[in-house]
Amino acid sequence: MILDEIAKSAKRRVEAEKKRISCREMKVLAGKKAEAEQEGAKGGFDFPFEKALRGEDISFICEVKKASPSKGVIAEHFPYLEIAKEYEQAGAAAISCLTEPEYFLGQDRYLEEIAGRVKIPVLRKDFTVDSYQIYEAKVLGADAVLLICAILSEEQIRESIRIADSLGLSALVEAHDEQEIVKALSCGARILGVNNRNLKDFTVHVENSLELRRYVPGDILFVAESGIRTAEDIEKLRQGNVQAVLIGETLMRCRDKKAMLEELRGKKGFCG
Ligand SMILES: O=C(O)c1ccccc1NCC(=O)[C@H](O)[C@H](O)COP(=O)(O)O
Repeated sequence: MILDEIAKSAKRRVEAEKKRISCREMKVLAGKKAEAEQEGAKGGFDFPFEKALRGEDISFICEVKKASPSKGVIAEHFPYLEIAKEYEQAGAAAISCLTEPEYFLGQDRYLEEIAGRVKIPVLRKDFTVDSYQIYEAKVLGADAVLLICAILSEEQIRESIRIADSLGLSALVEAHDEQEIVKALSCGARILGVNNRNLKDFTVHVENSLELRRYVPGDILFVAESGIRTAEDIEKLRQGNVQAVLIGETLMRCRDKKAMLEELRGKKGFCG
């Protein structure tokens, strides 16, 4: 399956990165950044990503993504900083930034620059296969990391959440079915994402989130991911008690992202 290929590639990438900056060094850098933040916040972490998703209405996590395995290149022209600023100005709760280079043509520097430029929290959208990437996410300026149940053991998810917590990072734990939801919850996930994309054949069904919503308790933040295109999709998810949506392609293909977001929210808009 494509996910296994991407995970293998992520492992190779991490091993190469460790030769550039050792694991010990990365931990120290992340620890220093977390300490400075804790001091600023007078003791505890704020967990801005989680906070941002607890809005009154459904929250939007807007994705900055150049390409994907299912769609190839989505945005030839890719002014990632402008896109992130536009999302922020349009009222996005958070930004998801792809850093995976081989299949999504992402870059760590996209995340680093975006996090330095916007005030809303930023999710590092990558394929976490090693705790090194969590420390690295902190150093790059992320507020959250992605943990995919299909490529991690329970032990790895638990340990990853523990590390993220210790750094003031939130963890979006992604599941595709009921079994993975049980796994995520038993590991202590506080934010659960259901991906609507079937990674065997790349089909997307927004209903997947709605069908699986009942397996997730109300105090856990529920995020519907992938394939969300219309205001009707959003309304269904809103009625289904989904707290947040993660949207990539629909926004990336739209010239006027602000208008598209208004349209999706159910306000008037026009996608140019
Ligand atoms: O998008 C893919 O082709 C893909 C393939 C394999 C693993 C993950 C994949 N997508 C990552 C995502 O989860 C999406 O970027 C995200 O949910 C946004 O989806 P969309 O709104 O459909 O662009």
